[in-house]
Amino acid sequence: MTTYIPKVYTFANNIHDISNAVADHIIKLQNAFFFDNMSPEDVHSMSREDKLNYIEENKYITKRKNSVSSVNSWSGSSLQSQKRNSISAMPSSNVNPDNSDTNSSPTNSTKQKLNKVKKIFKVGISGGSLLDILQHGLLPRQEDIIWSKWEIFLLDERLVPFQDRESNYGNSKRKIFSLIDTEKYGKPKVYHIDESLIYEGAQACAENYEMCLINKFASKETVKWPCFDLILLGVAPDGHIGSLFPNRKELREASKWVIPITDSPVGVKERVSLTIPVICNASHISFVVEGSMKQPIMEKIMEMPELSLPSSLVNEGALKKVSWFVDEDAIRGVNVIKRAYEF
Ligand SMILES: O=C1O[C@H](COP(=O)(O)O)[C@@H](O)[C@H](O)[C@H]1O
Repeated sequence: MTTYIPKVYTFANNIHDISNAVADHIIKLQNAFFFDNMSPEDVHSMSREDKLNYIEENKYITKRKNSVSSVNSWSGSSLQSQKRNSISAMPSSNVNPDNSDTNSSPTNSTKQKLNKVKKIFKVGISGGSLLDILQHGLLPRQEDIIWSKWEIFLLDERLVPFQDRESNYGNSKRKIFSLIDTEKYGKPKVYHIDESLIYEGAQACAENYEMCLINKFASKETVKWPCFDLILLGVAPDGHIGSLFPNRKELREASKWVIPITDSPVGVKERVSLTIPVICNASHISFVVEGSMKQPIMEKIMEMPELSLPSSLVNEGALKKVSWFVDEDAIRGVNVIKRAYEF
């Protein structure tokens, strides 16, 4: 059994119920992020314009300069500190100025410099069936979504042109981002691998995408791991998440944020993926799993954590930060406490 009783929300076998709940969950987290000292009822009663004004007036988080992110439930190795050093050594020209402004006035007590960092809701998404859930759930709820304050990062990618049906970014664009009414609801920034690098191989794509993440997350501080506000994940029938496959050395990666995969056991061979410690360091991690094909793997994840499947490593490594949204077919006969989702 898992060491912690996971939060497992279960749904009837139809895409609408689970999609609506996933969308509601995401919007609640968005609201808690931007309107942290307001009640959900107060947020609900605000017009879209009032919400945008409020966010504009409260658009900075103040962080201590050169502080190391302390939120990390992943027990890493000394390689992590080597990584930190390499990031902190980056020239400031590599820092995206769009996402951070410096306030160099010291506090009276500490004389430490403070950074003013723009409040942006940072979300990681995988590809696959999750994209259909997000399409069904999020597009009808756009009145409640402040897209212009979101940054969305593809969690993994297959090295194919974006127009290919195997491309996670291509599919996310076709199914979600190209369908947003941007005039009315604004536009999220979506980050993905650089398509022009795919013929140079997975290593080049991974290094380039990692730099993109460092620029967006490390800002002018030194951070051990990026801290996503939310990561949304599907789980494949073999238990892989993102492009992290069971029983592979990539699961032990304890330094890099993004890794290349050159010999994927299924589908497109060359891929890139965010790593397990990056996923575990997110503030919230939500898995979305549907269909009877996924029932055997759900049984293994919930009842046999010792198999150390990629999904189990996150479920066990991030504990209270994890939620599961699962339909009846996928969870049938699995020994878990099932919860009803409250809207
Ligand atoms: O290969 C991949 O598969 C997983 C799971 O996909 P699903 O369709 O079974 O939910 C997906 O999350 C990942 O992004 C993708 O590259």
